[in-house]
Amino acid sequence: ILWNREKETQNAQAELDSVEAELELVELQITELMDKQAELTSRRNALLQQLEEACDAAQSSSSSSLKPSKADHVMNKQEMQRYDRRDFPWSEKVEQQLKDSFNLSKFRPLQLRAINLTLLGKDLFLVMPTGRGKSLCYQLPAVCSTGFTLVVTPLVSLMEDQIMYLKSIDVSAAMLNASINKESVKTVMAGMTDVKSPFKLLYVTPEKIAKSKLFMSRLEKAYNANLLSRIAVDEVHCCSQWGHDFRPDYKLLGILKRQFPKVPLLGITATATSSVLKDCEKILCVSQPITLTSSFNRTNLYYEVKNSDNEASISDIASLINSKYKDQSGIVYVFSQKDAESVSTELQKRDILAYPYHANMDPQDKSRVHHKWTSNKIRVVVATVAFGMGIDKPDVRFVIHHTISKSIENYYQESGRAGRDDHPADCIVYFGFSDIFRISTMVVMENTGQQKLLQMVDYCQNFDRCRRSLMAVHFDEMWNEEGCNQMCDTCRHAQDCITVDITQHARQVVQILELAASNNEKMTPLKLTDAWMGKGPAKHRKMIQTTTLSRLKAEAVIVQLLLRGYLREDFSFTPYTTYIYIKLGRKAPLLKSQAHSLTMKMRTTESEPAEVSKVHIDAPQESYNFIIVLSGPSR
Ligand SMILES: Nc1ncnc2c1ncn2[C@@H]1O[C@H](COP(=O)(O)OP(=O)(O)OP(=O)(O)O)[C@@H](O)[C@H]1O
Repeated sequence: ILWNREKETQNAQAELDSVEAELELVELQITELMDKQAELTSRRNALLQQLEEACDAAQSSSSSSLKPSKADHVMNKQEMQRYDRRDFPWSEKVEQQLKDSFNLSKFRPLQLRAINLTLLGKDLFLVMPTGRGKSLCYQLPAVCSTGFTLVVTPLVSLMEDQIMYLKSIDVSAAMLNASINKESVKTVMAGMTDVKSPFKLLYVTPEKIAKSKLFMSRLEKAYNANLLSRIAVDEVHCCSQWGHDFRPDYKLLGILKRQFPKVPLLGITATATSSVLKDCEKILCVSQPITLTSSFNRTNLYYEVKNSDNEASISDIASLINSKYKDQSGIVYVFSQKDAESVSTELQKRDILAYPYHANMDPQDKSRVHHKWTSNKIRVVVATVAFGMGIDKPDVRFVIHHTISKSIENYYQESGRAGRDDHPADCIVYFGFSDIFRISTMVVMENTGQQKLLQMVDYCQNFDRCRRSLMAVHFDEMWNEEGCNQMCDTCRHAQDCITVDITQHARQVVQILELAASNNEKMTPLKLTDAWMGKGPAKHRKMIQTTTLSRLKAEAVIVQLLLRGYLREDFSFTPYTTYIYIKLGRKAPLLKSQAHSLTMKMRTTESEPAEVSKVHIDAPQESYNFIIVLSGPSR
């Protein structure tokens, strides 16, 4: 009897374990479905809003009487179009200054609307892609208003460029920053309260507002004398920690609206998601500003992703520059200062006049490189992200990323320096497996660094969807399928892609990681790939399944598993460096269920097309006859 009871208990325990394991799987499946539900719900809401706008538009065009206005900040398209009119009291002057002072013949999309709204005294956020002419939206109102416009700019070099440009078109402007001598500071401070307004624009760094009481008191005097006509906050996303370029001094700019509530504020940026803007709204103390967002879509830019393979990538980049982009101007973005030096040397060896540019160079060297490039004395700048704000060269025909950017926002901004003259230009990014982890260690301290990096990786690895549509999702923009016009590699080569069942591959990877964990081994991304491919030094020998995939595709599968939560990165810090290991992700247990399957899109064109097709047709063979290595030194 006792023996029977014991057996019963064992059976019950075994069944309980199995039920619990199954329950865990079901819970994971529910989580996955709920994620999908959230994604679909948000898509449905966006579509409903689009339909509602379309209905509003149809109604107001079929009715002769004007609909009562909703609150300004939720104006629909029709209501917004009122601000494109040219019969405001200032319209004649605005048109005249556009031509006479700025030498421009017509407005670009949204410029006139922004100018009218700010001249009406509304608070405004203007989100416009880089190079589309945001500056005009505060410079032109400045020359049409009495007093001066205060412009907050994050970089001294940016304000110097602006002042140089304004001087060249005879618009008076001044600046205050740490490099200005005492005498000039005195003159500028006096000018702020001079009714004759010796300058129409005053550029300052955010530090000036945060730290100089003297400056704030002059500003107050100017405000009381009705001479502070407008406040423009350039690169407004710098206010928010959720943006890609947070600057602590921007956090203190709320004082401006609190002290000078009657002065309209114009916040401008090239890239800000709606949540970043909401945050900026709070920080700047503006209540319900109108947000004007112009389409992020730069129709003249061709977006492409290529696989990176260090040496080969440099040769590939060099041959592109020497053939397709012969005698044309461009930028090669790299990950680090060291890369800037080495890649430019490699390009020089291949007869390309390329100069490095990075944050650690002397300011004179930086401006020498910038100047030589702007005046076409050198064709290529090999730069880190330090070569950024304020780059306004119209004829940049290519922006090549030797290494992926740390986020889609960064990529959009950096690649957006191409084709500002509206002529065709190429934006190419080289995507390499190891680069993901190089950048991962750099962004690990940032709140959403990892998440943003994985979005960028998804942009590179996604052969399913138009590159622009992936950016559109990121910028909360409704995407219209016709918006790309085959101006990205996925749309142009859609037929070169096949769907591959990677379920068995995923199980093999999970098996290796489980085995490693049971041996207390940590797997770096490189070790994991090596182990899966049957390479590496021997320590513990076990029979596991190795892969028949090429290295490139094995890496692609691992990346896919990371993106979809079957694997995850795990960080380990030492005083000198950060190590990354790959561990099982929260969805890994789903692979235990035989019913669970996973597919991904792979390109057939790049290398070994036959092999990819084979993967598609046959499931990978169950090859247990390999002895492979799970460990070596863990770092
Ligand atoms: N209406 C227009 N017609 C033609 N060119 C224009 C017009 N408005 C602006 N531009 C030109 O476009 C270029 C980019 O303008 P601007 O520097 O204001 O861009 P931006 O949007 O501020 O870019 P960034 O995000 O890099 O600061 C400038 O050379 C400017 O003269």
